[in-house]
Amino acid sequence: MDRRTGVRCQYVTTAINVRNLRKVYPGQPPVVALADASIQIRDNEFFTLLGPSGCGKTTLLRLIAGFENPTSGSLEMHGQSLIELPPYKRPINTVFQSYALFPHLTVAQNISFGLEMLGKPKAEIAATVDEMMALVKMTEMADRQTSQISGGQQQRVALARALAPKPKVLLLDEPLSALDFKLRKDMQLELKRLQTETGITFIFVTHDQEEALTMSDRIAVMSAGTIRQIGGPRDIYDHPAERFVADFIGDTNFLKADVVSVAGQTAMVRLASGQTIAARTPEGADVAGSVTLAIRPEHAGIEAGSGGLLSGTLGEVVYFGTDTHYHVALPDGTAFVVRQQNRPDRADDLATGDMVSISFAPDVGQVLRD
Ligand SMILES: Nc1ncnc2c1ncn2[C@@H]1O[C@H](COP(=O)(O)OP(=O)(O)OP(=O)(O)O)[C@@H](O)[C@H]1O
Repeated sequence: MDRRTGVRCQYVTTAINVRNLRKVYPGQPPVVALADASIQIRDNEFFTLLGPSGCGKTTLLRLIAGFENPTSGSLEMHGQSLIELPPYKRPINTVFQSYALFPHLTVAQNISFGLEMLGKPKAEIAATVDEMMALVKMTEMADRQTSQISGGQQQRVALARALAPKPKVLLLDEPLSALDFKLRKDMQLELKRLQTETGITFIFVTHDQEEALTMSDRIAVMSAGTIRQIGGPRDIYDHPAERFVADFIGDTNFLKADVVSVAGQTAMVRLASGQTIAARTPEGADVAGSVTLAIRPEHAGIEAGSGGLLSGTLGEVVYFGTDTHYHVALPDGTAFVVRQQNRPDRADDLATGDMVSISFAPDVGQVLRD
């Protein structure tokens, strides 16, 4: 963003450039933890690596930090290769899940420790420690031992310690997973604030899709050592390119459809009901013949009768407080869920066994890549 004009800058610089990065751990058989992954992470970006356990998120983070050497591929920071640089020479710092604080040292001593190791002058260390404690709102606890503060406060100290040397990139490996739900929500906002205030590039690892959607500028969805899709939270959620992404992030209905025609990124597809609708296609994908369409449950509407795009028989109706989930069986046996937000003015007059009609806006369907 141009601070003067408020206009989003068109030309962004790449902070970390990962190209065809591969990591194979030796063993019988060897484990391909990362299979030729390519990502460009921009300056000042909150970038999240999201995926299920074992998909290679931590491996990619450890390669960027320098704790592991790649089997092949390149890894650059601002155009300079990082691969020959030992971890301590990279302008990169890491916040671990375990925090790794020194329990017998105070909050201030934990933050100053790394700066002392770097041989910074005393006055500069004191000023930075004060600045960091203010940034994470821990000034009043400066003299407490870290064994005597709460989990959330320890997390703040770990962040302050990692930010103190002013790295260009901060790596965060599931840093909120040890916190309870409420604290986790607070810290999500806090992390986002810290990233915005410091302007440091954050590379954040999580398997929690909601956490990724709420905090990130962009997300890379990973599976089995590969990057499946990269995009902004809305892009990934509204336009998943393939079944794995649609399934892993949020709830999705999958419908079989036949492609009638394609123009640019829009396809006309015929549903099993015989109705033809427009749907988005994934970038760069050739779509033809029989395809799978993803439609989010909250993007569909439901009413009694049989005049909509789809009709079927209403099965379970599940009340969730904020919304209600309607499970519909379509004539070909496909299950379709509609999620409606509950409102005092919306009558709850549908019952199990009713014939119902499902409708959705013409452009909410997303054709998935094979
Ligand atoms: N040192 C190692 N030696 C052998 N295999 C390893 C090693 N470290 C990781 N792996 C394997 O590499 C794959 C990727 O692991 P990685 O820790 O990167 O996944 P992850 O996505 O971070 O998982 P999690 O969310 O559970 O931390 C897994 O199959 C894992 O078992």
